[in-house]
Amino acid sequence: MLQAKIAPSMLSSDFSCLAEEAKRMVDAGADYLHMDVMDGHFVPNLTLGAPIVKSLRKHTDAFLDCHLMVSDPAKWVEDFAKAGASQYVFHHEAMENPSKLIDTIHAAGMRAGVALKPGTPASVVFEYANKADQILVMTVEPGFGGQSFMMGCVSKVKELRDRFPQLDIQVDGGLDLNNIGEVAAAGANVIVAGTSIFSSCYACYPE
Ligand SMILES: O=C(CO)[C@H](O)[C@H](O)COP(=O)(O)O
Repeated sequence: MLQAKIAPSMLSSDFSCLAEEAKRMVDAGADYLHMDVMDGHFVPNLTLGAPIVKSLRKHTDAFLDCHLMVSDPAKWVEDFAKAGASQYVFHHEAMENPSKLIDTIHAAGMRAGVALKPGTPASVVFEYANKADQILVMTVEPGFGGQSFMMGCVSKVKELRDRFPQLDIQVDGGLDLNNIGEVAAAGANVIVAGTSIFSSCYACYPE
């Protein structure tokens, strides 16, 4: 089994002190900082963009794992590369030619990842997964933190791990101590957790 990396989702942090929140997560052992980028169109929520990543980059050397839940992911590659993003993860469902976008992301100096909504089968990435650095299997419908984990998505992790033994497979959504064992056993090696990590670190969890 591959050693799992932990990626706290900064969506669950207190945005008014993002740099301190990031430091707190890194000091607690975070491997990545997961940045949820939502455009209010691909998903029904609006969060952050490249200017926030750029500001945070001035305060941390951490691996900034940017998950683009946006309708036009090709449009923002350069901005995120300039902002200091380490990895650029876009949705298969948003692209007609995902393979080409992987090349563009690599040329911009970032790692490239491809995300799948719960309803999208793993087989859609089989053709080009070897070019990607990571496949992200969403275990909630993208758009909001704090949702319940969808156990039905775990079989996709196993399917991908069986075909691509060396690939990073990330899971995101509703992860906590009740289900992390299950996804790790299926082959996930990058675990995103928002609500569970941040709520356990606050005496009083912010809204
Ligand atoms: O991508 C996301 C939402 O679309 C978040 O990263 C994800 O939901 C993590 O938060 P939680 O652990 O609270 O589910």
